[in-house]
Amino acid sequence: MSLHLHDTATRTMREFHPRLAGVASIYVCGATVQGVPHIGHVRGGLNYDVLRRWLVHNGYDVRLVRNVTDIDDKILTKAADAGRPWWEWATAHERAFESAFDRLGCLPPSALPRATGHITQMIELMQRLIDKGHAYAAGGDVYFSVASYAEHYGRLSGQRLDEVQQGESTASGKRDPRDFTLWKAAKPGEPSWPTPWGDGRPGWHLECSAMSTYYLGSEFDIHGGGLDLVFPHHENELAQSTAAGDGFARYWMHNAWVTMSGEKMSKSLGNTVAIPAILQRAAAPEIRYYLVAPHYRSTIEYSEPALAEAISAYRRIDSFVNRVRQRTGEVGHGTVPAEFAAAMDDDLSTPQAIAVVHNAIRESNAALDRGDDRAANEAAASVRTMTDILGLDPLSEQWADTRGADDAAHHALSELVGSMLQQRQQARAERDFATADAVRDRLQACGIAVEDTPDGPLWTLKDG
Ligand SMILES: Nc1ncnc2c1ncn2[C@@H]1O[C@H](COP(=O)(O)OP(=O)(O)OP(=O)(O)O)[C@@H](O)[C@H]1O
Ligand SMILES: [Zn+2]
Repeated sequence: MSLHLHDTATRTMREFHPRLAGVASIYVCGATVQGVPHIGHVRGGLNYDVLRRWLVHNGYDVRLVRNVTDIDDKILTKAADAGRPWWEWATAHERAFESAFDRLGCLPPSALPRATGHITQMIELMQRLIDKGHAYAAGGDVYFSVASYAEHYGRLSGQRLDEVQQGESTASGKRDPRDFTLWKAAKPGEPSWPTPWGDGRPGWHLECSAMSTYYLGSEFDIHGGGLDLVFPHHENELAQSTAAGDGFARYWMHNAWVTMSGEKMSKSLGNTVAIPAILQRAAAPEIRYYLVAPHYRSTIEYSEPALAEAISAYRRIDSFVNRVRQRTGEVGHGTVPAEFAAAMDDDLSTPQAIAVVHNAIRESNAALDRGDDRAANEAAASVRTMTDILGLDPLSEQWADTRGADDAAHHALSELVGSMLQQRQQARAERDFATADAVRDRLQACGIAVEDTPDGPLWTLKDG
């Protein structure tokens, strides 16, 4: 079997044939960097990272572009509410997203383009659309004319033309309620960039068309994003790019949502589990396991028991690999069983793929029990390779780095604070309270609180 992917545009499973032999180009819609990421935000990034790793394992040269929407109404409003410049707000939250992706073991994208850095490409695309009669300027805005492309519009989402109504009404000079905004005229006090049609800022849909084709070419392989993006975002991207004459995406993939109480996890609803908060409760690979073990097209309804189950399932893999390493020496990389490959080729069926991992662990544990170290080591090597494809290899450098650094730093801190507290105890015993207080003040200044208890002094890191 070869790789088959579910294509949203045709609603069928299609065999993957790249445009260029041996190369796979992927564009993923990234975040609007308006706040701290939650687990729903990263689900897509993790899924496309698994896709990328599977393609790389199969010998592809993968180019994966994930964008950053760094200008948007929500960014402007939130920055203004916080009294901060919009660009600082966007930059801070871009960092929060990238740090989340790094911590969760996503390979860095081949390019991470920001919308504000690609205005030239957006102007060029609008010009092509205007020249072909698919777009018009009105009062400083630029709109895409849906009627001019009626026979193709709706082919991704199945949206019927007579049901489409987008954005504001026609007050602004828009000719038809179905038309969508490519470019927004500048408003006083808001950031803007010059264009032949006046100063303004980009509409969201335009950004992704301009950035994807700039990096990946006028036709590329896979376009991915969350299910909420099918309409209008991806329908509009497809319309404007193909109307301009680009081949655009050949396969469309959409990951399902993370929900809470049955509703999409979303900042506006307030039902979110933020990445920094969940990282306090579970290790990064455990969270990754929780988010990649279910099939990407099924909903993950967040629940504590499901998270706990994922944590213990991941720990079984982790402790198995470490147990084999202790017993039999270094564990390298091994072969991928045919069932694992078949599952991954079947639209990235991670639940089946992970079942193969757990079966291999059971068999290998049996080998360990009967003293067949060689069989156990081979099985563990195979488990490492399979889990590496899912970004979950317990022995991967990516976890060792953070874990090792954290452990080493914690150890060093404990030693240093411990010796300072001993000095303080000594000073107190000698009734040298000035020195004792100076030590405590020094620790305090470093963000370390000291509490005296009947069992001796206890130290903690102060919040913030
Ligand atoms: N709950 C979720 N489950 C899965 N994917 C999600 C979820 N929320 C957002 N996404 C995806 O994250 C990516 C970035 O989305 P975006 O920044 O537009 O967030 P959003 O949908 O406005 O969410 P929020 O309202 O929480 O900020 C998109 O691909 C989107 O589909
Ligand atoms: Zn997009």
